[in-house]
Amino acid sequence: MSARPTMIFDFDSTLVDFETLEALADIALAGAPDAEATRARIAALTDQAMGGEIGFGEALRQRLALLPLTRDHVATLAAQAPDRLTASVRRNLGFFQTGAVEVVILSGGFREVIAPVAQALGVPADRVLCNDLVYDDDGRVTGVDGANPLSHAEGKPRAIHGLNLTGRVVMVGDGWNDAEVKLAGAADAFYAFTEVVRRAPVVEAADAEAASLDEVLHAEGLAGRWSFPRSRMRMLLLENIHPAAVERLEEAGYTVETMKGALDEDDLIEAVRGVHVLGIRSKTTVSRRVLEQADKLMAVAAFCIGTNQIDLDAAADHGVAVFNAPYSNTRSVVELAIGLMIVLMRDVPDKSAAMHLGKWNKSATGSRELRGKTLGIVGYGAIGSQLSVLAENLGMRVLFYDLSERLALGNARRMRALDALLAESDVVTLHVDGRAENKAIFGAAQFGRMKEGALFLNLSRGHVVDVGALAQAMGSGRIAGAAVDVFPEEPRTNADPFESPLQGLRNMILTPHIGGSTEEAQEAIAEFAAERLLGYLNRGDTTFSVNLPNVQLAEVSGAHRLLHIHRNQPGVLAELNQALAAAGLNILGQHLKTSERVGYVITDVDRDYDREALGVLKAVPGTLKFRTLH
Ligand SMILES: NC(=O)c1ccc[n+]([C@@H]2O[C@H](COP(=O)([O-])OP(=O)(O)OC[C@H]3O[C@@H](n4cnc5c(N)ncnc54)[C@H](O)[C@@H]3O)[C@@H](O)[C@H]2O)c1
Ligand SMILES: O=C(O)CC[C@@H](O)C(=O)O
Repeated sequence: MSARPTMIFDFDSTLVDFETLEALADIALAGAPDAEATRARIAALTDQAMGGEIGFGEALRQRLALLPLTRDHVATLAAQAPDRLTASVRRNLGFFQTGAVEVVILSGGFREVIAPVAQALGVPADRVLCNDLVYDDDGRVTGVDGANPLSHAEGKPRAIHGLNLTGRVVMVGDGWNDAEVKLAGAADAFYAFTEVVRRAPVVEAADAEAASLDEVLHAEGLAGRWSFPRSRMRMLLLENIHPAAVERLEEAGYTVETMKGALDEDDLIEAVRGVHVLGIRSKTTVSRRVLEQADKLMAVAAFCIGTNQIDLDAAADHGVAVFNAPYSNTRSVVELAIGLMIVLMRDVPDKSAAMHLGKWNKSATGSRELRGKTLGIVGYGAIGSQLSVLAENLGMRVLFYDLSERLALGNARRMRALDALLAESDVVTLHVDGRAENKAIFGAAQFGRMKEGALFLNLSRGHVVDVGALAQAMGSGRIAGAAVDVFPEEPRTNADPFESPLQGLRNMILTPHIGGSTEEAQEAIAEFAAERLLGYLNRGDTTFSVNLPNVQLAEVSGAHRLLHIHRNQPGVLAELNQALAAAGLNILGQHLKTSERVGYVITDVDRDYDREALGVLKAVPGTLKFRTLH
């Protein structure tokens, strides 16, 4: 057996993302009244043939008979074909073009369509085995050359036998006629290629399923685009994350599963087993217990701002990077806060409720403008400070209180004490982060210090407010109106019930944690968080990670990148470099960044080294995670 196998690839739905006869039908039948029905009949015949229900030769003849095909139609598809390479083939052009491995294209399709693709991939013409169309004098297709074994049942194994190949022969394809190659003994291994279409009988007959070419190359020990096939990296996105994220991550080659709701701890532990990346929003608690049992987890993305639901220290202790989208829904929260203030000031919730009960109460009593009122913002971060600007533009006077030093925007006035802010504000709005120390920072005492008849808003985190105390303050009339978007206990899914002491109170607006739930924000979050994940997985870049040292890195090129996350303890870098030197690795570049808990070392090395040596690096004491990229 030679060291490198001969790789035989099917064409339709393997090297390219289309089925030739269906694509030709689209071209030839464009505008025809029966186009849809004919196309469906052709697709059904393709499926029957590829699933092994009818012979390939028979299906080919029946499909050709359904189509008024001409030379021009075939030429049109031939011109499009090189642009229709399957995504993983496009990624691995180098594999084909270097010519290091013998490649054969074996297809029941047509030479005119396959030839330009073979040329683009650098596969010689004598290594393209396929059918030849026969035309009449007017350029109409009349059939295929019947002398060619590929126009008949079991044509593929016969065509391969004709090549007299020696050494290991590997067949890659999506159809039953590809599986037949191995079953007939013409190949040593068969990979069912499922990137474009997955046919269960073909997968069952295969030695292995390959969701991308990367997987085939990895399994065969051949140099592919990536150190590890991305399609084998599982991503689990919970809580109805916007489809733009799924699209972006799948387009980059990863396998993505989604779920609508959140999971409780035990279910999450179960679900996260074997998962490399977890995506959540605010309702999934990622505890130390979850992280301890997440055997493959590399990264968690919070597709929102808050990360209080994740045990960030535990994640760092396991070398798991955590990302969020700190600014993508800021504006949405600010706009909702402004809207809520206006409707509360105008007594709209009660007036609207009365109208639903048939009561017409046209009155200005208790209805006020925002203009000239004082807004007290508690927590002057991204949301608080943007709200400050918009509120001033509406003519409000802005005070703020923050634990940290913050730049006062416009004419906003910083208050050194929360109580002073409470005493002066007509509206108090909370925008603090969800750190554990903020639990119940707003209770009876704080409501008692607010102005009589003031309004109160919480769009930050539910645990920050003692809702019982708020209900009492509303009941006593001290607080004239309130809007609450976040709650200490929130339902995991839309199907679960909601209960709160705030229900049924007058001039109380309750919203189901939708401050950041706008289409614009969700799409922006999806794109931002997906990019952070891809930067980390593909380059090792930790920019914007909320628990690992931030290192911004370019794409690795001409080198292999070794990524090592370790406990921040003395001597790890020295040991790592000793191990690298002992293994004879030539270092091209190295970065180290540490935080209180962990260190992150990125080492780019010459590609030429003994892969076995990498095992030593994993054994360096203090190692939390180690991986390579190329
Ligand atoms: N309702 C929603 O849908 C929604 C959407 C987005 C964000 N949020 C929440 O809104 C809050 C604010 O988000 P952000 O992006 O502005 O966060 P941020 O981190 O930019 O700002 C938070 C600010 O609060 C300050 N702070 C923390 N604790 C404080 C305290 N006890 N007293 C005074 N100041 C304190 C911090 O110093 C910081 O300046 C977060 O809790 C976030 O999770 C809710
Ligand atoms: O969309 C969510 O679940 C959370 C929104 C918000 O609270 C955030 O932290 O960004």
